[in-house]
Amino acid sequence: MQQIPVVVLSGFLGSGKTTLLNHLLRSARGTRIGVMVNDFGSIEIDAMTVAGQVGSTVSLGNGCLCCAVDASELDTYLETLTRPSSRLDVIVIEASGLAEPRELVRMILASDNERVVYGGLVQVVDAAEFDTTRARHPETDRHLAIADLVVVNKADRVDPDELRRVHTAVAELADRAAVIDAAYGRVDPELLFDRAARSDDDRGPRQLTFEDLDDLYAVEDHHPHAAYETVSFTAAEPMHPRRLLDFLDSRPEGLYRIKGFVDFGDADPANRYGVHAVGRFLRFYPEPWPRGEQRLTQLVLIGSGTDGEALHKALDGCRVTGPQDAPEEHSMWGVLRYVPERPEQEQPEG
Ligand SMILES: Nc1nc2c(ncn2[C@@H]2O[C@H](COP(=O)(O)OP(=O)(O)OP(=O)(O)O)[C@@H](O)[C@H]2O)c(=O)[nH]1
Repeated sequence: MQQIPVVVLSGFLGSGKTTLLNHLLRSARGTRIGVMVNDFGSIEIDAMTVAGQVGSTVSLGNGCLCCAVDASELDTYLETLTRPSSRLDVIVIEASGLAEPRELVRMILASDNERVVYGGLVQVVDAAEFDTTRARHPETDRHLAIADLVVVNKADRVDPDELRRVHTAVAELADRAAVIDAAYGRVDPELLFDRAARSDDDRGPRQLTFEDLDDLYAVEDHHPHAAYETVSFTAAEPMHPRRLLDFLDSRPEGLYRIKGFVDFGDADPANRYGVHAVGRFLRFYPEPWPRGEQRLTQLVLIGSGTDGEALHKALDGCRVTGPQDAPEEHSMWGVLRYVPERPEQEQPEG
């Protein structure tokens, strides 16, 4: 069964959550995003051409769905949004400025909906108001401590030294979460979720879109994109579960995002393992190998300040080199620790 990651977006009033969400919607590029917000008012629906409205759900022209919810309705809306007919790739829930993100996260983790999988907590921080917010809302520290990705927003409002100071303070509070600076919420959507590969993405010349504009601006104002490094890794040999886990457990700071599929060979010949890591959040999703699919490990790593060559080398070292290197018994245990506890996932469908 295709599961849909549900990402929680939280942050104090005015920190820039809606701005970030609008940026994600604009740069979706074929990824169908479902968003849940507390009110539609601030979503730039006009810019997208509303394709239809049913009750409190708005279907956006770019394939995204948007609905306004309060927490008591969460399950109902998740049910609607995760219907196969919605064909969504990811759902982002914007927590209202005062909501406890922990509650929302707990509700998603506790959801009975089998199509839902928790995709991590993104916390938006206003760089210019950080100290004030902390003084007024001591719970800020707690929110940061459970975040998987922290966006230090409004980088344009502070000078570089101050930005560095806030970044460092946030990183300390955020434990192992990835911390990135941004202006106007312009973060790479890939940090939050996988972009769907759609065949109709690149069909020859087309009109300039908002996405293109975003790209143009990206070059001009050096938005955080530019500093990212992407490493692609492919291996025909199976990966050694323990060595791969060692690598993942000690992954360098700055490696924000890992995604792809892993072949563990004889350690689990039936399944391939989808990997999804955002910041310190790591999950494996076993699923039966599609019939006829070539058994490869294919990973994409996105980071900043990382050493691409070293990452490649480390992953190379995780390959099983021959029969003498066969994984020991129980070596999958480490991997299974990161598989969500859903018994139905452990059995192939049907
Ligand atoms: N200078 C500057 N302003 C920003 C940035 N990001 C957002 N803003 C502005 O900050 C204000 C609040 O942004 P929103 O995106 O509405 O913040 P929010 O967190 O959704 O706010 P609530 O819905 O009230 O919780 C708006 O006027 C934005 O235009 C930024 O990076 N720099």
